[in-house]
Amino acid sequence: MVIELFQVDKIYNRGEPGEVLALQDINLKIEERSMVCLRGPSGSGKTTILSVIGCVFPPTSGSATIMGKKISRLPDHFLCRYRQSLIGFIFQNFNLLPELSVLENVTLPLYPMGVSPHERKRQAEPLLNRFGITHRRDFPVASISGGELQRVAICRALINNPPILLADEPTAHLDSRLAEQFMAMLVELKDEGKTIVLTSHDPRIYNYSGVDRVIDVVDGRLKSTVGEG
Ligand SMILES: Nc1ncnc2c1ncn2[C@@H]1O[C@H](COP(=O)(O)OP(=O)(O)OP(=O)(O)O)[C@@H](O)[C@H]1O
Repeated sequence: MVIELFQVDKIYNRGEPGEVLALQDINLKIEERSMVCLRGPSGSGKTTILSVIGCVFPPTSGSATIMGKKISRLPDHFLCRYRQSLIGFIFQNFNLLPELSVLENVTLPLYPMGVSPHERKRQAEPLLNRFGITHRRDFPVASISGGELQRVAICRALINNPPILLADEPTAHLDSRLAEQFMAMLVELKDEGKTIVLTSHDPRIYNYSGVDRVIDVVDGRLKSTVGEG
């Protein structure tokens, strides 16, 4: 298994006035080369599950094992290291920095790792080529089209060549053509060996043919699994 959560709970602001029990007893196993969609209403805990899988923070209790590495009890700097090598993130609305160029956006995850400008460019070039945005490399992201934006977001998630891609409500503001293109690119990446976890309450996503499992998240718990394999 690439991802294994066992009896995971997450409490935000523990012991403080704003305490929130966001996840309760999450048990989840995700196989390599699969695409899984977490589906549920706003506030149900989907992003929190992605954050635990994505080594953003450890669970409050329970265990999380990602690519065979138990990340649930790690100090922050180890968690960060695993996040950098194992995870590519595609954020809601893509979260790109509009004033920065396509190249700068794609290579952002390499900055904290101290990678030189030359090396950043070298790593980005094959991705920009593959996704057909080389001609936009030095353009500010604010000036490119919606289709190009999503390809920049995918390139940024791939820049560290991570085995796992996480996408939080990726198609929330995309028209149907772009949503379809986005999913087709993810399926291609799955077929190349990536494991992909998405959150969405968009039927265009959870009904998409390349999605292997849909898991319902309700009030911080996993409800049911469709097509569990
Ligand atoms: N940093 C935080 N501090 C305190 N509470 C939080 C924090 N992040 C999320 N929560 C709470 O945890 C619960 C789960 O939130 P989460 O963002 O995981 O849900 P979600 O299903 O992803 O929702 P959405 O679809 O709106 O993003 C909610 O009650 C939310 O208000």
